[in-house]
Amino acid sequence: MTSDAPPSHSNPPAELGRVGVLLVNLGTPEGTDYWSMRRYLSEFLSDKRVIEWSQLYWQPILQLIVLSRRPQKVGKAYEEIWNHEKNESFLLTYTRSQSDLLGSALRDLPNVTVDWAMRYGKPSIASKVQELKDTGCERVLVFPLYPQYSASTTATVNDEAFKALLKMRWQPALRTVPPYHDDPAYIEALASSIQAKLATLDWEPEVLLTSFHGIPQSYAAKGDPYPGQCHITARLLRKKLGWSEEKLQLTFQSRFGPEEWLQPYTDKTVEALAKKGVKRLAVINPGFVSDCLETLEEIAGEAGEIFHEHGGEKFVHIPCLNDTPDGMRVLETVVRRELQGWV
Ligand SMILES: C=CC1=C(C)c2cc3[nH]c(cc4nc(cc5[nH]c(cc1n2)c(C)c5CCC(=O)O)C(CCC(=O)O)=C4C)c(C)c3C=C
Ligand SMILES: [Fe+2]
Ligand SMILES: [Fe+2]
Repeated sequence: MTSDAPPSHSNPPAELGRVGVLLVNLGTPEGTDYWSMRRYLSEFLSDKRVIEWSQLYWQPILQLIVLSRRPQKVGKAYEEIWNHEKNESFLLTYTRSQSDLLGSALRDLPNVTVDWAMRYGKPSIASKVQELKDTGCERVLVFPLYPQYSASTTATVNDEAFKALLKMRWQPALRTVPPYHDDPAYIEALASSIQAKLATLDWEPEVLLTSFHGIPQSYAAKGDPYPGQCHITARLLRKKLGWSEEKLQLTFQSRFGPEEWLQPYTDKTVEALAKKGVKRLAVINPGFVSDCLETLEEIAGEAGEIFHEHGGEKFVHIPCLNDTPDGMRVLETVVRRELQGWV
């Protein structure tokens, strides 16, 4: 049954009064071939929250230039980090697992249903909001899986969720999860994942880079709070670990296009540190809830190569919190807090 079904009072969902929790991550291509990559990148890079240029100017460049080559290049990179066992990206594998594990963790709240969606690609936010409504959820908590708020990530997820309501006669109530960049549970989980990883090594890093995805500087200048929230996360983590500013440094990665992005850049910093004589380096990506192309290929792969090419000796990438018990504790803490008054 859908919301377009005739008079709802004579045809109600099986069970009303339920609460939905919808985890939403960035997205994923369906495969690593040219057309799957092109479809995914075209949807992603047509989002006006991501590329803020005039569409009249941007669409011809995107469709005729960017999407003629980038799908092959990025497809090859995805191929290297693809979850071949499940024939899907790890971002998808982890997001589904987080949803399943959160559902189990919230067993004491029997009227809560946990599900997941992607902002780009499938399953879409609209299809999941509709599905939750159809199974009796009168309230839905939308959780954009980004600890730090940016218009290019959090806001576009929220836009899409509210857009899904536009076509519904009987809308569920919608709440969105705010950023949790300074939540003690998040900072503790990051610190303990660092300590656990370092305990497996027979060496100690001289420097730990906290590498966040960047945004163009112009977005920050227009008021995006993202860089400030990244700095708060790094500062709290430094405090929690008792490390100096020299030992725990903040950088920004994943530049795209010709503009200036937030600095310092991760790749340039890795190179400069190696050239300065730093021999042992660790990198963590606190802004990514799950490992993905940007962490596995750009950091674990490329940044490690840059470090070694310029004289570095030991390099380690500390995995994202993913679906680990530490990571799940963070998601559960945030969700229980944001569900208050609803359960
Ligand atoms: C102007 C372009 C981009 C902005 C702004 C941007 C912000 C942003 N992105 C993430 C998280 C992720 N981005 C990922 C991939 C990715 N990002 C961009 C561009 C912008 N991102 C592109 C073009 C791509 C695709 C890869 C490529 O073509 O280089 C991913 C990985 C997705 C995956 O499937 O693995 C994530 C996650 C954040 C957090 C952010 C702003 C704060
Ligand atoms: Fe991105
Ligand atoms: Fe990248």
